[in-house]
Amino acid sequence: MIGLRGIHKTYGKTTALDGLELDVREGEFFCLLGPSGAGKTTTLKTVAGLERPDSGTVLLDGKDMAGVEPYDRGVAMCFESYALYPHRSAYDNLASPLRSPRHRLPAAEARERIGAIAELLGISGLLDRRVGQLSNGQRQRIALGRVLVRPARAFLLDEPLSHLDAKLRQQMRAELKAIGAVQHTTTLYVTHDSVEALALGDRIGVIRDGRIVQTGTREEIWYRPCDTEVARAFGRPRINLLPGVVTDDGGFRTADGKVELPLTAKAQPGTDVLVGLRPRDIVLGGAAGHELTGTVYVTEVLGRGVEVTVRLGEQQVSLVAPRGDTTGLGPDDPVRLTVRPENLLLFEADRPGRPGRLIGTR
Ligand SMILES: Nc1ncnc2c1ncn2[C@@H]1O[C@H](COP(=O)(O)OP(=O)(O)OP(=O)(O)O)[C@@H](O)[C@H]1O
Repeated sequence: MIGLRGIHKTYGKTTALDGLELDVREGEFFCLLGPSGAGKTTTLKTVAGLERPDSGTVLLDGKDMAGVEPYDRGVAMCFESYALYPHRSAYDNLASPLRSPRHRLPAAEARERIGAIAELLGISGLLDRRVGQLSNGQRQRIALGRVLVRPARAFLLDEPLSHLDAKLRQQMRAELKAIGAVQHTTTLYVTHDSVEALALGDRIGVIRDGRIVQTGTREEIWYRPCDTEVARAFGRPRINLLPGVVTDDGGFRTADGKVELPLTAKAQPGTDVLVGLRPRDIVLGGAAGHELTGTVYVTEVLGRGVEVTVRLGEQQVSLVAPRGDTTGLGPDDPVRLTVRPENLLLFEADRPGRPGRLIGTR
């Protein structure tokens, strides 16, 4: 539905988009995830027609959008900086897109639409207030409402929940996908928050330095991250990445030999590698899987679980265990850990400016 082909965009000496390729399918909720400056906003503006690419093609429903003005593209974009009318009421701000000749709706129908969206976004009580008097979080919800009230063939949402407090953000995240308009409309949603991307995205595209480095479902991105940087972006506590080498029989060993894993790496013996172990995949004790032995370094309560950092020779790993399993555990206590072979990820070692790519095992 939305297709970006080889998009380049520079601002002076800064390259914002560097041959970006992206496909968002009809009706899909697609999350574009990346750090600040990766090119997320520029991508949205390019789709909306607010920025013209230096080269490359923007397709909407298969049609080349070159020369098509933003208001003729039929997409609705919500900016992180709200672009609202501060002196007008929240209701007027929501209603104004429906008054444009393009979307004009009968007054009763407009009222009904606005009422329904306001209800879902929890802003019904604010409709008579002037936007200038509202908090940032309230304004952000009005801005989101302003986008969702109007019929569009795609919604482009730029960090629409970023100014909400944690509790409200979590609640809105859950509700956003239940909104009928969102369910039925292709949505390209920008965020730098991997939890949000995992929660919302039917598919996720990871953007870095103006390029998409990986696209996939949350399972694909979680279980087969294309490189160490994508692996680090998802999951808290962060994935453990243990440096070592591929042994003669294709296994893994750390430099001090304190960690040995019988893998069958698809790499030459002697290759510098990183083994990725997610903290929730390492089990204290446990019966099945590869064994690791070490000593407790530190424990920290994380709400429902306990994060235990374990020294394995010169290296250390973090794991998250149910609180009951860590009772009485203290610094320097010996522990045995297990990790199931299918939960091991193997990467090339990182090089300056180039995160190690997933190697895989046989
Ligand atoms: N109008 C502009 N003039 C000059 N440089 C710009 C302009 N817009 C974006 N850039 C630069 O292009 C790059 C990509 O910016 P963009 O806003 O798309 O990133 P982003 O991923 O949305 O980041 P953030 O999460 O911080 O908004 C950045 O280096 C940014 O400084």
